[in-house]
Amino acid sequence: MEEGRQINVGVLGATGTVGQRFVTLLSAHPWFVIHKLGASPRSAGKTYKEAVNWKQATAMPAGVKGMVVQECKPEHFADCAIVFSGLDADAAGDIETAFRAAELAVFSNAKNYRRDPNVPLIVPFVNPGHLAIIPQQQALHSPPLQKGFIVTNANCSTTGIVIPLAALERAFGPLELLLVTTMQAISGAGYPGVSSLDILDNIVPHIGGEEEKIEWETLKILGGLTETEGEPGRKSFDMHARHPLRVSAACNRVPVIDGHTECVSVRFARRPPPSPQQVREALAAFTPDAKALGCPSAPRYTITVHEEPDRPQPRLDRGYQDGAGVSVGRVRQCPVLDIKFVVLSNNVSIGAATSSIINAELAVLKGVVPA
Ligand SMILES: NC(=O)C1=CN([C@@H]2O[C@H](COP(=O)(O)OP(=O)(O)OC[C@H]3O[C@@H](n4cnc5c(N)ncnc54)[C@H](OP(=O)(O)O)[C@@H]3O)[C@@H](O)[C@H]2O)C=CC1
Ligand SMILES: N[C@@H](CC(=O)OP(=O)(O)O)C(=O)O
Repeated sequence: MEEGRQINVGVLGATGTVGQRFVTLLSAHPWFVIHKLGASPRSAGKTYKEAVNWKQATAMPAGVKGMVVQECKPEHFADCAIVFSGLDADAAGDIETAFRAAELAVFSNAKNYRRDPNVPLIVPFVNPGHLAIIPQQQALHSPPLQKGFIVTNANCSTTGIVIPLAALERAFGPLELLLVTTMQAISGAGYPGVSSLDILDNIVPHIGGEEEKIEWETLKILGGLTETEGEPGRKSFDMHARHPLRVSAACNRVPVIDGHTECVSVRFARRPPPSPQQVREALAAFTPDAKALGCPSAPRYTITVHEEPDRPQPRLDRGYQDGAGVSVGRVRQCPVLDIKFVVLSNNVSIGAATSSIINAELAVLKGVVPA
């Protein structure tokens, strides 16, 4: 990336919970410049300040207040090199397809294309190598695309756990079994989300579709790309080579505003398994490619390991490094599997907007998006 170079970007769903986080982060980004904002026809034509119900703890960036919100149509975003999507899943499918077909690079938070075998599902600290499937996605499009593609990031609870899981696999080899119980923040359901009468003084032991997403996405992310026989002169990949890990997830909505807490137990394939101290050291030492390559939004510490017996806690730890890393604590022996621990991740930051932004930074640094 050339020194001082600026890249025009758009944000779809800019008025939503994730969209506002995008706007906040991108307004201070060293490379990306917010050029266009999009939302539903209800918001289109208004200034951003008029359209948005601003719910961030920091002030609305001055540069976006007067920007006119566009309908999410590719022609309004033609001069953006990258488009970030925080669209509601009901709208994201058709809109993101249209943007890709119009040769735009789309980095999406929505679930719609995560299972598409030609769309990479990327957690930036875990599997940036899956960007290699993009030429195949473009070639399979009719007509073939030169610049347009979709990259998705994962479900927020999945993102929180796959980061420490990847660190453990890198240090100790494959995992065999995973049990995870989540305590998910209200903001995960968008705004206004869960009604106060449902969530105050309460826990809701069901989040529609969430357990299936964690159980499925974890395998695609931790699984490898297999190079297959393709047309001469072009690499082909098979993304069906999913990880053999067996996963069971149990998801709960709890009265916390931001920050998903997850209790994780794992069994390693290799015997004997690592000790809790070896696990702590491996987690703290984990250095992903995004850091080594110099992604500006990668946090200094990818995984912060707490020694205190009562951490991590959402209220205390979700803001550390602007929510760009994950916190792990209570690493201990599991009498049923091998090791258990607690993970806290900020669902709107590394669980959503921050991941998309680092994915786009990786794509720029790897030359997938021209700088
Ligand atoms: N919240 C979280 O922690 C996470 C969310 N996600 C995913 O990110 C996406 C956004 O979530 P979130 O921000 O919580 O949702 P919100 O409901 O807060 O925001 C949805 C956004 O989509 C826009 N929108 C709705 N309908 C249309 C339409 N027909 N055409 C164009 N734009 C439309 C809204 O615009 P308007 O204001 O005009 O209605 C708004 O900007 C979802 O797909 C969600 O599943 C992923 C990970 C974590
Ligand atoms: N379902 C998550 C947030 C979310 O929107 O997830 P997904 O992008 O996988 O639909 C939560 O409620 O906390």
